[in-house]
Amino acid sequence: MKVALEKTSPKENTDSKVLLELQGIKKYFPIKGGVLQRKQGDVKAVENVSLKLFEGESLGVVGESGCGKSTLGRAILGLEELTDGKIFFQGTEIQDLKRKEKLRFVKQMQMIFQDPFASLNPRQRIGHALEEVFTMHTDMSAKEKREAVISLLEEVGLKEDHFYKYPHEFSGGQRQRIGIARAIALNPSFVICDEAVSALDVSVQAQVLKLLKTLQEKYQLSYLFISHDLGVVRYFCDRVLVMYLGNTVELGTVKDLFDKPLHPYTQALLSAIPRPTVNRNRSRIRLQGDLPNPANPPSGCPFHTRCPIATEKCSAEKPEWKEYGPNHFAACHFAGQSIL
Ligand SMILES: Nc1ncnc2c1ncn2[C@@H]1O[C@H](COP(=O)(O)OP(=O)(O)OP(=O)(O)O)[C@@H](O)[C@H]1O
Repeated sequence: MKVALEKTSPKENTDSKVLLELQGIKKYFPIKGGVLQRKQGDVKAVENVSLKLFEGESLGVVGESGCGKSTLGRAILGLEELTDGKIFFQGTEIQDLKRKEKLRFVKQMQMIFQDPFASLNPRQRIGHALEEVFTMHTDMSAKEKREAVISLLEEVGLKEDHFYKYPHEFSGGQRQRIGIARAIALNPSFVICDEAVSALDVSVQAQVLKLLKTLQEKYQLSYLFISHDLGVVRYFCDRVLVMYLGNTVELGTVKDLFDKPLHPYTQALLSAIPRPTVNRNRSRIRLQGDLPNPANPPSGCPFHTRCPIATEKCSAEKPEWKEYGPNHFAACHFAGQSIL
């Protein structure tokens, strides 16, 4: 990342307002098999996630592919039915609300995907595609909708002319700007960015991240920033949540997590960042084996089968989620012990 983004100071639990709170979120996908398609088990994609997201903050969510990041994001937005747990948005428990009441909250929660064009009609002009958001959720006149779309395009660094273009006429960075325009159209307060810049070149990534930051400051947006790229998360986010096999294993400010990682899994992830500035004194730690099957997770600590410092205690007892420093949480019997 060449462009250093201006960082806001990490949000403190004490003086910031909670926008979103997750309590014990679980999402299991049933595994069916046999002639009768009977349930044979569950893929435990998200296992007991509890956290608070504050107004105006960016919370990064990191972990290997398959550790439950996207499922967590989809569950928050109601795109996946929860197996267990509660979601509070602006203090209201939202998952059991009736459709009409829920819509009020759903409009405030949006998502930006890695490929914003996957859901667009290649034969529809971009301006008309964006107008549909207003058609669905407002009673604006045709003129008002057109004006709103043009101002949205300008807000994300595009021009009025882009209204008439088709999806294939846009570059990767411009496409993501349109994805962002669509996400902010209804003035949300919370946006999930799911690998939103992963497919972009580094310089374009930096421009899109800068746009996201500008919009955040202007509209007090909160982001849940799902990414496999810890380097980007370090530049963009205030806090980071590390997930492993559906479990939260560490949560802390960017500074604490990168300078003093508590969990062996976090230490291993950090050691794999191929950037000299991040990895000053770290040698690369190779995790043994693949991610275990989330349908049959290990007993005790889910990471013990790949952890270089695991003992018998780790296979026998699930570690508690504990606060080890101000706003720095981890679930490890040997939190803070170096694996280097
Ligand atoms: N609809 C589904 N049905 C069954 N299993 C699913 C479904 N969606 C996700 N999973 C499983 O849940 C687990 C978590 O997947 P998820 O996509 O949330 O992980 P991820 O961390 O976002 O991975 P990636 O970075 O590759 O997107 C994986 O084992 C995945 O195969």
